[in-house]
Amino acid sequence: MGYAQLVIGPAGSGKSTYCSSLFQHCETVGRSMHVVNLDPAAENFDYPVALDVRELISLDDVMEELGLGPNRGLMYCMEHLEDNLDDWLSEELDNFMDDDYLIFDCPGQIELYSHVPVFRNFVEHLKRKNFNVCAVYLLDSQFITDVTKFISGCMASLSAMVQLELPHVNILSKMDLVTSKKDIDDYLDPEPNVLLSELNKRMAPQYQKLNKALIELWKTFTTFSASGWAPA
Ligand SMILES: Nc1nc2c(ncn2[C@@H]2O[C@H](COP(=O)(O)OP(=O)(O)OP(=O)(O)O)[C@@H](O)[C@H]2O)c(=O)[nH]1
Repeated sequence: MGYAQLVIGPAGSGKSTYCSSLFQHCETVGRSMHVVNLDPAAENFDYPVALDVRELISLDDVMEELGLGPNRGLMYCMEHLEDNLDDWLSEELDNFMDDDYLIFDCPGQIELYSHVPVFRNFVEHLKRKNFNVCAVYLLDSQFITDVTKFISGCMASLSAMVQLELPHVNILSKMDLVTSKKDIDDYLDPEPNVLLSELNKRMAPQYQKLNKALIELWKTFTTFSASGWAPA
């Protein structure tokens, strides 16, 4: 059985940096792992790319040949990947050993993890190829400095969790840039009633019922018990 992390999260949240740091760490401690680029728009890498979706399709080619803009072009590339799971991806995965550890550095368009099926199908494919997969969701810690941003980050992460149905780890990235660690600490293991009262204070009274439902949802999924992280 192989092992895989799907590294996902909004654009610029630090996915590639995380992959690169993890690669360096594994190298230092003498563990083998391989990083796969799944972003057809990626250009520079700080890690050796073991497998690259741009060998199948690149955003530049799609934009040039089909006259699509960057967002539609990216979706086209990912749909193309989805159409090629059984041939291109299968063949490439066969080059890895049975117990290899793969890290998939994914694109940052969050709709890919919320309402289009490409990554769900990708994950199903990995499972059929006997990979044990988990999702690592990165969120920039600078976006978690007040309650409304916290809830919005939780909902984005939760939609990926529901869509992918994988063991799911949330990581707050770029912790070195946070000036007040206390602001973040309040959200690492928050008390639901405190969150609700903060949310009610921030928003107009007509949102109270919605706020309560959101906090209930958060409690049910305990979606954002997160760990902070920054590269060494
Ligand atoms: N200070 C600091 N900068 C970081 C950290 N992680 C990432 N960055 C910077 O944030 C920017 C975006 O980081 P990436 O790793 O490229 O983010 P990404 O999520 O892969 O980006 P996309 O592929 O565009 O979605 C880069 O300039 C990184 O150097 C961190 O922990 N601390």
